[in-house]
Amino acid sequence: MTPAARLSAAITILDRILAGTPAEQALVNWARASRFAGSGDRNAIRDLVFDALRCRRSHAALGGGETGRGLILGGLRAAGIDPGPLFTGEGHAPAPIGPDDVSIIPQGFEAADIPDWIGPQMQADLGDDFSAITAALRQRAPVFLRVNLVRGGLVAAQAALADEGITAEPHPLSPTALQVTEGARKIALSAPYQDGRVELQDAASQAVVDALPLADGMRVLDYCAGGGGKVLAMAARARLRAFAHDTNPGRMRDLPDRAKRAGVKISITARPEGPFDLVLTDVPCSGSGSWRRAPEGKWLLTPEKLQSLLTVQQTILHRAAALVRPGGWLGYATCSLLRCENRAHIDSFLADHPGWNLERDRQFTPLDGADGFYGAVLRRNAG
Ligand SMILES: C[S@@+](CC[C@H](N)C(=O)[O-])C[C@H]1O[C@@H](n2cnc3c(N)ncnc32)[C@H](O)[C@@H]1O
Repeated sequence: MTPAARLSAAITILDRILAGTPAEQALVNWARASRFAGSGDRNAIRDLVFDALRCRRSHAALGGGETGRGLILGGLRAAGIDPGPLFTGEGHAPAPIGPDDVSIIPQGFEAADIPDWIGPQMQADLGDDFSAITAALRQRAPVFLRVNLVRGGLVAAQAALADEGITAEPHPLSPTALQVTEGARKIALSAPYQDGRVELQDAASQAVVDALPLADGMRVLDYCAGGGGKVLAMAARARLRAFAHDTNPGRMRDLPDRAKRAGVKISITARPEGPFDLVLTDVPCSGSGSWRRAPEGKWLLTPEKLQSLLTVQQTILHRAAALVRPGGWLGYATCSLLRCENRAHIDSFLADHPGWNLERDRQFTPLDGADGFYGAVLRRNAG
């Protein structure tokens, strides 16, 4: 495909996404119907689509409107590329630039690619870092691997990846984190990934698990296990009796295979029975810390959805706390940058539960190099 034909394909896919089709599904549907497109074309089109979704507001302003065409045109203008030679209307190229393709310089939250309703709240929560963090959320996310220490060390994993043309460097956020600097698209088929020596996992997500006081023999529960990223990381840290629970058991469907590949044992439970030494609650959240990885979430979040997430988060925290033994720990995690989903919950939990203490918490932001995450470790009094 020519560069201009790739732009046309991205415009078509973005129009479907703007009409309500989830991005991944729109990309798959397009690829199935476009067998002529090679993997290089598909990857380039995917990048165009996700770049446009990350910068949806600012590119729409620069490109003449919130349409596939407007977003792609605005993206070229933002990058300082003259769209004229690409928008020729010849062959499979987009139609030539016309009077409707006006450009407006984005301002304020529009320029930051943040919805107006949440802009002031994020500004208050992030303070002086607001501009730098929102700028980072407009960029592509780095790719991180977690080295599974059950299967070998970090240096050996790095060498095995290098044998397959994948370059990865240690990252200061976690002793098990490798940041992939070259060859990210080869990971899924590489031997170290296939045989469980490495897993895809954000470095801040790994750091949240690193902060948990795990030790051999502990009975631990991941109360919101989802695909199992965190419980797998926990089970690789110590010889645990590890349990995984999720209100939507379908989300844990791949967990038995992933655990086998990683060489760890995880029991799936529909009705967790306490007491546990430690319970982790990686609660559903706004996803604001990972908006550069999953940019659709930024535009789909509404005040009502955020409010309902806050209620769910509080409920989970209370239920999970009841499963912790006296003297045991409760971990709370989100991939959110919003105080209301993070420290504010912990403060109100502590106010309601005098027998608990906050041992540590940390707000990670993209300025630390990975996704935005929040992690807190609470301890229940022994007596
Ligand atoms: C952020 S995801 C978990 C991601 C996972 N820990 C990982 O690292 O891959 C949150 C999960 O919480 C689950 N969930 C939502 N409401 C819940 C509830 N009331 N009780 C338990 N799990 C819940 C969702 O189904 C979702 O899988």
